Amino acid sequence: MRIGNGFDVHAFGEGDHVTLGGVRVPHHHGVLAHSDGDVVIHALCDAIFGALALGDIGTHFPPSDERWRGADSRRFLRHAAALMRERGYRLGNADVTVICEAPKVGPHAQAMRENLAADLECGIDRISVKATTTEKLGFAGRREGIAAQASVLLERA
Ligand SMILES: Nc1ccn([C@@H]2O[C@H](COP(=O)(O)O)[C@@H](O)[C@H]2O)c(=O)n1
Ligand SMILES: C[C@@]1(CO)OP(=O)(O)OP(=O)(O)OC[C@H]1O
Repeated sequence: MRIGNGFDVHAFGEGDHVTLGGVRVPHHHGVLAHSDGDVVIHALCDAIFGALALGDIGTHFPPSDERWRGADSRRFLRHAAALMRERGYRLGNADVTVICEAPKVGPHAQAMRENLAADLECGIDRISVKATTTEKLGFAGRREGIAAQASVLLERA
């Protein structure tokens, strides 16, 4: 078995939605990012890359590379999943926490889990997405940005 963790932050900027776990969540801000800025998927990718000791998301998808401008982050997750399978592992489980005052994540968590399970080719019961505020403390509490952290356990396939 292998364990991994990931963490990602994006600042809020102009826009009318944030993309979380591949779901378009209406919001009065977007995020500043090279790709679609999906913190759920970025944290999850980093957890998988970490579990495999294969660097991090920037190693595989450099922010200097124009190919990833505005990219759908689900593409990054499918790449991480393919590397996981190539190395003889499958997802045991993944647990993601989104950290922000807003938007509310709960109403979208099920749709996110469905996307993540599809990209990781596993049952939805292996994927958890939850959320917390920081009780108005820190950058998330000041509504300056959004963060996510992820843990994964990989099992031998
Ligand atoms: N962006 C968020 C933040 C929180 N939730 C849900 O609300 C619950 C209470 O959050 P606290 O930070 O006050 O503990 C939390 O457990 C989530 O269920 C959310 O959906 N979206
Ligand atoms: C995802 C990448 C893709 O170029 O860019 P960003 O969307 O800015 O996201 P970040 O979480 O900073 O990770 C770095 C990059 O790999």
